[in-house]
Amino acid sequence: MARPSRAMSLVAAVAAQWSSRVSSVELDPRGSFLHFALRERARRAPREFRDAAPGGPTARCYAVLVCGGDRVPQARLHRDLGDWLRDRLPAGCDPLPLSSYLPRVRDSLVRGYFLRDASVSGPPSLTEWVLRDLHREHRDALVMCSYRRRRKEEDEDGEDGEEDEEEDGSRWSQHLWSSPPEESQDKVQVHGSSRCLYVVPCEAPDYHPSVLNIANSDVFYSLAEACKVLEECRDIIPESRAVLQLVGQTAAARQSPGSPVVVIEGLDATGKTTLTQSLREALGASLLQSPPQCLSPWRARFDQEPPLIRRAFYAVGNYITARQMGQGASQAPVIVDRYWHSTAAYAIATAVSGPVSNLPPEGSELYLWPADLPQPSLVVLLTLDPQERRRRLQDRGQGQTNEEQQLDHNHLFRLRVEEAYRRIRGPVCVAVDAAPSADKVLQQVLLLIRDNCRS
Ligand SMILES: Nc1ncnc2c1ncn2[C@@H]1O[C@H](COP(=O)(O)OP(=O)(O)OP(=O)(O)O)[C@@H](O)[C@H]1O
Ligand SMILES: Nc1ccn([C@@H]2O[C@H](COP(=O)(O)O)[C@@H](O)[C@H]2O)c(=O)n1
Repeated sequence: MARPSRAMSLVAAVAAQWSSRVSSVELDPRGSFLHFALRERARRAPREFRDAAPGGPTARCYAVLVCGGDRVPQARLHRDLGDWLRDRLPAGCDPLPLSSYLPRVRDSLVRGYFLRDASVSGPPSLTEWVLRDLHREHRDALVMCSYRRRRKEEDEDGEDGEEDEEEDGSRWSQHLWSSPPEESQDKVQVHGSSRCLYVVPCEAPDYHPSVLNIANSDVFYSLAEACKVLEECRDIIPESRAVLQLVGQTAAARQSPGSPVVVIEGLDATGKTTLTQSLREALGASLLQSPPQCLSPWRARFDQEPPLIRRAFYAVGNYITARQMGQGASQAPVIVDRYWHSTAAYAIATAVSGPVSNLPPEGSELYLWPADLPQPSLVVLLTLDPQERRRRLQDRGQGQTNEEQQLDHNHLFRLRVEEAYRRIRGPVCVAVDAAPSADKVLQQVLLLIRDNCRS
C-alpha cells in the first residue's frame, strides 16, 4: 500500500475531537447505517451498535480511519485499504465503510472501515494482529481504535443514574491506539492522557455523511479546483502532466457561441450515440464528446483511481470540450455526447449510497453549474425503463465498465444517477423517452431544438 507522505496534524485533530464527532457505519449497500457518538460519561451503547456487535466476552470491534497526509495519497490509501483488509482478515470480519465527521461541518468527514471481530481466540485475535501490523506501517496516516464491551464491575452508574443492568454489559468503550498496541494495557494512551470513551446513541445526520465532502472532492466547481488535484498527482501519476498540458493549451472557452449547442445525456445504452449521430446528419452539426477524444489515451488510467482523482480528470475533460464547443459553434450547430450533467450526477450518486432520499436535497448548491463552465443551449436526458436498457446492453454485447455493471446490478444506484441528473441546475435537462424507435426519438429531439434554441 502506498504511504501518505506527511502530517500527523489531522490524525491528532481527529483524536482530539472524538466527543464532538459522529461515526456512521454503513451496514449494507442499501443504505442502512449505524450511527454513534462518544462521551466520557458511561452510558448504554445504542441498540443498533449492540445488535451489530458480535457477542461473547472476547468480542471486539475496530475502527480504522484514514486521515493523515496529503489528500491524494490519502484517497489512494483508502482505496487500497479495503482490499488489503479483505485479503488478510479472517472470514466473517468484513470491513464495513465507516465515516467520522462533525455534524453539519463541511469537509470534516474522514473515511475508513469498521470491523466486527467475533474471534474466540483473543485478545489479541488474528484480526488484532493484522491491525497491529497495519498500525505499525501507517501510524502517521491512520487513526485506529478498538471497542470492547464493559464488564459490569468496571463502571459506576452512568449518566442520570443509569445502571448497567444487563449481565454481559450493554456499555461499550472506545480505546484509541496511539502507543504501540503491544505495549498498551487496558487503557490505551490517548495522545498523552489515559481515557476511555463510551459509545453512546446520537441522532441520525440530516443527510448522508458523504454529502459533507462532495464539493471539490467528488464534484469540482471550477477548473482551478480540478487542476489542483491533478497538480498534486504529478509525481504519483505521471499521466496527469500530459492532461494538465492539454488543459494549459485550452484557451478560455467562449460563453456565447453563435449556433446552438445541444448536449445529449443519459445512462449507458439509452441511445446517445445513435441519436447524436442522427442529429449530426440532420442538422449538419459537428459532434463532440466529453471526455474529449484527446483525453482517450489516459482515460483507462484515471478510471482506476479513487473518486478524488478520477472525477478531477472528467471535470477537466468538460473544460476542454467547452473550448471545442466554442470553436465549433461559430460555424454550425454542435451536438455533445455527455457533459457536466454526467460528471456531476455519477459523482454524487457514487459518493452517496442507499435510496434516492440519501441524495443532497433538491436545491442544494451541490447541483449548481460551475460558474466558469460554458452552458449549452439545451440538455436532453434520454430515459429508458431498466428492462429495455438491459436488453439494449445485451444486444450490443460490448464489455461494460465497472460503473455500467454497477448500474445493472444496483437498482438504487441507477435511481440515484437519474435523480441527480434531474436535480442539476444551470441548464436543467429536458427528459425524452428513448423507448420509441430511433427515428421517433430523433424527430422529438429536433422539435425540442427548434422550440428551445435560437440559431
Ligand atoms: N430508439 C432505439 N430503439 C431501439 N434500439 C436502440 C434505439 N437507440 C439505440 N438503440 C440500440 O441500443 C444500443 C445502445 O445504443 P447506443 O450505443 O446509441 O447507446 P449509448 O447511450 O450511446 O450507450 P453508451 O453510453 O454506453 O455508449 C445499440 O445497440 C443501439 O443500436
Ligand atoms: N462527461 C462525463 C462523461 C463520462 N463520465 C464518466 O464516465 C462513465 C460513462 O462513460 P461512457 O463512456 O460509458 O458513456 C460514467 O461512469 C461517468 O462516471 C463523466 O464523469 N463525465
